[in-house]
Amino acid sequence: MSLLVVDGLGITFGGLKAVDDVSFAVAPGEIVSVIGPNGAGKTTLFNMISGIYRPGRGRVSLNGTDVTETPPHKLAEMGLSRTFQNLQIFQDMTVLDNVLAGYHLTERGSIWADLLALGSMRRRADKAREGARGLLARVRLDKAAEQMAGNLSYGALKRLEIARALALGPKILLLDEPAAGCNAVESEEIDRLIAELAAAGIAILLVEHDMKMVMRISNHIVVLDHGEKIAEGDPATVSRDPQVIAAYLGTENAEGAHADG
Ligand SMILES: Nc1ncnc2c1ncn2[C@@H]1O[C@H](COP(=O)(O)OP(=O)(O)OP(=O)(O)O)[C@@H](O)[C@H]1O
Repeated sequence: MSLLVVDGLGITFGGLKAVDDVSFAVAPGEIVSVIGPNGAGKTTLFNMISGIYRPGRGRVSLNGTDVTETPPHKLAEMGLSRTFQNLQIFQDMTVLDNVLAGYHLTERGSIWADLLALGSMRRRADKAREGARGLLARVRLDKAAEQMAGNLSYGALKRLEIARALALGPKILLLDEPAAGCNAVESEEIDRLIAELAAAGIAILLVEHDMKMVMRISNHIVVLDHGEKIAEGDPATVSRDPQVIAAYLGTENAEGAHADG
């Protein structure tokens, strides 16, 4: 069964159909990428799925539950987590504390219990710390745990953002341009990390402009143009699709659309 089902999703901004009747599904362990030229509607689609925008039309379901219009923090508790195109890292906090910030989302509502039971709070803090260190190891940043995040390289910051998104143990991870601004070596590290997360059973939904990366790691690609889904399929099929090639022609991504990975 699909973990995430997007069914007929649409939104209009002042008469412009930014996303129009888009449907697709993502299964556990699957890497699905959403691609399309600038302004195609990718980020808007992400914002609707992750509860930031309220869709004008259509439904989103997670693990069989309708989650259309569910707020982001609730979605995070239900197993849907995301990263942002612009890094949301606290530069003047340590790497470890940045990951711990991801855990605090789940701590809401328990503060009174904590006041009555400091021992339990300490135990939970220790557990979160241990979990955060485990996540840092997973993204290969364990040795940098005590460093200020602001001292990290750009590629390392991108991995830190992924570690924080993993704090709540998501079933599906939405990654908005995880390789943007990375050099080739950093992109490959992100690549490897995404493949490892998928191999561990996490469903991945990716928006990425690095077409070589998309072609390399995706099981399935959804192509948007002017808000509409114009194609979907495996990387080989999509990169040969005349409508996809036409959508990219004349844009800076034209070369990427033909990437054979
Ligand atoms: N909050 C908003 N208000 C009005 N128009 C918006 C808003 N957000 C996006 N749009 C418009 O919706 C369309 C889709 O934008 P979106 O940012 O989703 O595209 P994208 O595919 O993510 O582009 P890019 O690759 O450049 O990030 C664009 O025409 C954009 O100008």
